[in-house]
Amino acid sequence: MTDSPAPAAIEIRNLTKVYKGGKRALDGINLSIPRGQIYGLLGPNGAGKSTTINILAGMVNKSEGDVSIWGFDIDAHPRNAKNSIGIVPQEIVFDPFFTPFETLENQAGFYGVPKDRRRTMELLRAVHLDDKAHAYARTLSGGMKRRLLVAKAMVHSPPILVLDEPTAGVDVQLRQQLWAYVRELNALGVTIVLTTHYLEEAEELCDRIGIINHGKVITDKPTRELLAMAQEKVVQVTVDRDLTVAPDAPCFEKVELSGDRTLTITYMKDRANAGQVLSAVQASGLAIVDVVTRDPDLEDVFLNLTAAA
Ligand SMILES: Nc1ncnc2c1ncn2[C@@H]1O[C@H](COP(=O)(O)OP(=O)(O)OP(=O)(O)O)[C@@H](O)[C@H]1O
Repeated sequence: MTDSPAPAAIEIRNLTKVYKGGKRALDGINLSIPRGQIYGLLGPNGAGKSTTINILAGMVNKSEGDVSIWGFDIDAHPRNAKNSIGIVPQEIVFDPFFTPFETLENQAGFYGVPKDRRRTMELLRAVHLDDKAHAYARTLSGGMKRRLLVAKAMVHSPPILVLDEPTAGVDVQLRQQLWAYVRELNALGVTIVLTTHYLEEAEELCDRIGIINHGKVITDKPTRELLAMAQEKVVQVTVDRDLTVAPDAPCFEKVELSGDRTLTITYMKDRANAGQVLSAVQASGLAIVDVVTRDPDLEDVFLNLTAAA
């Protein structure tokens, strides 16, 4: 007997959103976000990321399409769908007169979590706010407020946590702390979806990445595959003598003199390899003293894909 596979954490089919006034923010989005992963949703400003997340959060009504959260259709089973997801919004919104402890207790009440199943102090400890449990929220720093938002999204122990640009404007140290906590949650089995403008962050953290541009999905792939899509490779070659002009060769896409003795050569990896590039340098009569290569990163992929779309 074979079990049917568990449904995706989030399944989005032909999702369309036209705002009042006619702006088509989403134009037929299809995405299947697997359970247990850290999934990155990327895209330039105005691409439609927040609209997608706000539809998942039940804060924006879709115009067309189907969305299921943890197997629950958001139209047919809105309550189960809502209970399966925790959302950390982009904007920091709190009642400034409640303490972090009260903020989490109120939220747990809102979700109907019985008193004996609440994890208020455990959550505050997890986001390093236990010593601020009874301070007014308005006395917390920006970073502390953001951590409180993460705890608030987790009060009902949802299997999916969505973070909308959680590290925008957050300093490097706090970003590291937040990601450490996100990784911990993921290790405990929570599916994480995040939007970010920091490609490095997505590259380091995410198992899979979807890129949206102009309301359409332009790619949705494992991070590894996405990185392999970058075609441009760059090699920096130091030679044995000063140069005034850079040599050229058919396998070079671009060549620049980036120092008296250093050449920065770009080649397309589907048309040439590093060996050919180095042979071409030697064939121009130069001896190679040092070679540094740089792997393409997500920035390259992102720029190539969004430029082509
Ligand atoms: N309430 C609204 N009414 C009309 N248009 C809207 C509304 N909200 C967003 N839009 C428009 O829809 C498009 C998508 O916006 P959205 O906020 O989803 O993009 P985003 O990818 O999240 O961008 P950012 O990275 O800047 O947050 C944009 O053109 C935006 O101006």
